[in-house]
Amino acid sequence: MPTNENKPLGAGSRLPRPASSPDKPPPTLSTKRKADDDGQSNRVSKAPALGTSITNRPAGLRASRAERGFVPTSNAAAKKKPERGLTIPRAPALTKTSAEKLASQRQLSQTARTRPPSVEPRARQASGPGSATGGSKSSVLARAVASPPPDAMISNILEELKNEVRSNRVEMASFKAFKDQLTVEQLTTIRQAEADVGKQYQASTAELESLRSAHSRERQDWEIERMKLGRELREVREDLRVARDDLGRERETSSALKRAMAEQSNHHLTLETQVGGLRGQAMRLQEEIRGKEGRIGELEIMLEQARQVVLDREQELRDAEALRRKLHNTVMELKGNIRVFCRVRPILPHETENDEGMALISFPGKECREIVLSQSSETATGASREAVLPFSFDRVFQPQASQAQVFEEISQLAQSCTDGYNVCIFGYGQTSSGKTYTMEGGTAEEAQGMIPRAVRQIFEVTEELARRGWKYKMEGQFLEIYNETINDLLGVGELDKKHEIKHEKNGRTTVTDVVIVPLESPSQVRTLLARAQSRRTVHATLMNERSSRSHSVFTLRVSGTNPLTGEFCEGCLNLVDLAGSERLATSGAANDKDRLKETQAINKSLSALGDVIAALGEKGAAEKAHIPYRNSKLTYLLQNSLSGNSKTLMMLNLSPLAAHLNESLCSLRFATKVNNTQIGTARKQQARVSS
Ligand SMILES: Nc1ncnc2c1ncn2[C@@H]1O[C@H](COP(=O)(O)OP(=O)(O)OP(=O)(O)O)[C@@H](O)[C@H]1O
Repeated sequence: MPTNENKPLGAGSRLPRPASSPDKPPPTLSTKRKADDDGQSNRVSKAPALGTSITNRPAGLRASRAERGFVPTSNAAAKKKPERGLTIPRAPALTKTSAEKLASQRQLSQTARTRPPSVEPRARQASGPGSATGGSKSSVLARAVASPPPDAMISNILEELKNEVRSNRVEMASFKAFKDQLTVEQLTTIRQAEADVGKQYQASTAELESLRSAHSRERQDWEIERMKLGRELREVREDLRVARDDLGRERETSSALKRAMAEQSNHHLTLETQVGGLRGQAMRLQEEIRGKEGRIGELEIMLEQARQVVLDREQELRDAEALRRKLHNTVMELKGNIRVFCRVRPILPHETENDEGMALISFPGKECREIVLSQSSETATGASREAVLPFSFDRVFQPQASQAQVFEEISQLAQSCTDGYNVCIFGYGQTSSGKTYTMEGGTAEEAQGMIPRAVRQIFEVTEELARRGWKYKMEGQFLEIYNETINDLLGVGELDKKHEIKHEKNGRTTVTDVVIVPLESPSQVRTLLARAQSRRTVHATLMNERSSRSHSVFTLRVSGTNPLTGEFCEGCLNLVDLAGSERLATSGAANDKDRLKETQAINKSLSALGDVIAALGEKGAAEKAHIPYRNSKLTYLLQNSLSGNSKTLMMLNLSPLAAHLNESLCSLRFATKVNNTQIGTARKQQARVSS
């Protein structure tokens, strides 16, 4: 272990060192420096002396600045651009010249040799820590520069510097004590050294200040930069947030688009499947159409053939129609041109209430041609006698027979009208026997009488015949014969017009100044019947509350042409509702002058009708026999419909009441007379249409 005396003062130590041994003079500072300069010039810079130590500091500082990203600069560059980074001022060089330094050091060496041994440990102590302090301070500064300069570090540096100052002060105190023992020369050297130390201290302080200001500037720069970076960071964060929001929205949009695309894709697939199906269906349909087109071609050929067949059939039908008419007429002739139907009406509700007795009427046989009345009477001896009175007609209808069933038997006659024949249907019978009901009927469809049914059937037949080329025209008139006076039931105004009956050479009967209504439809007849009903003379009698006191004659004239065959025909249908045929005593008209006159007129005309029919029956035997048509307006009006040129039907209506039995018997006898009459052969009113 070297003793304190042998130990050199230490390179770079600011303290004078004693000689290493008593016999060997200790190397002076200059010697030491010289030795250093000779071989270890680099060691000068590494000496731990304060000045040298500070001189070495910039290298460390520059390295730290470089590490922190500052542009490495030399000392000169650092001096030129102090604003670019932490500027560490160079340690101030000792102002003393080298010669003076050497002299001072030599002086110190000499002084050291005279220094009391007690000083050495202190000096060494001062040298050691001073040397360490010098290196520590450098590294501290280097660290301070290398890393961000926190205030704690600066405080540490300050603390270290203060410590150094304190140790220097302690050293200075020991030097002072030591100085008192030194010679003047040594004192001078010491003072010089002190001045150097002071200068170094000032330089250190200046350097520290410089460091502080540099640090402050750098800190400001850092602060500005930090604020700038903070601002940029906030902007970047804001941008990032906006970008994230945008990204979120874009993601939502993207996912929505993906969903929509998936749906569209599914829809597309479905549509493609449907399109595929439809294409297949279209192909099948086209195939089917081709097949059907072929079938249509076949059908068209068949249709053409069928048309030809239809034409042939139509011709056959026309021939058959002509034959039918001929046969129909033959049948009608065989049946007789005047036929008689008998109809017994049902008992009415009010008659049941009054407990009016029913006449004994029976309808034997299945052919519905027989009617038998039973009449009981007393003989002169007072014995009871039962008379059975059978009558036979072309058709007998029982009380329950409907209007449709009655018309079924009449329809052939109505059709004869369209074939060009004159037809006359008249209802005969006593008051309230059901003549008006049979001819006109009630308002209900099923209660419609012969007139509306006949008109409807004629319309149907003409429509059917129109398909075979016939064109028909129909017109109607409705007259009343009251007290031997003709009234126009379709006319307007009062019933006081005079009308004359005229028979034309062509077989047509006309009445002057009567309204003739063209008939366009069957429903029109209903209106005509209602209009006529309101003008018909009706008065209350004992037997029928609404008894018709006049004869009504509805005439339907039908004319048809067939341009295909050149045929023309004209027929006339007379539907006559005769007034009641009761006798004066039973009708109660004997006490009433007007009623009496009416009844006499009615009976006269009915009697004239019987006479005409009887005369027509006799005409067969005597060709030139006189027919008393002019004996009444009724027979004169119906002349052409009662003569041999027409087909006539008498509908005998009977009351079922026992009280009307005698009147019923009178009617039955009259009808039997008519039924037994042959009035010749009907002739068709037809001609060829001259083209
Ligand atoms: N077949 C029948 N079914 C139901 N009711 C009937 C039938 N025939 C007639 N009647 C009714 O009997 C009553 C008398 O009939 P209607 O007026 O037709 O007799 P009429 O012979 O015309 O009498 P008049 O000669 O006095 O005019 C009417 O109320 C009518 O409705």
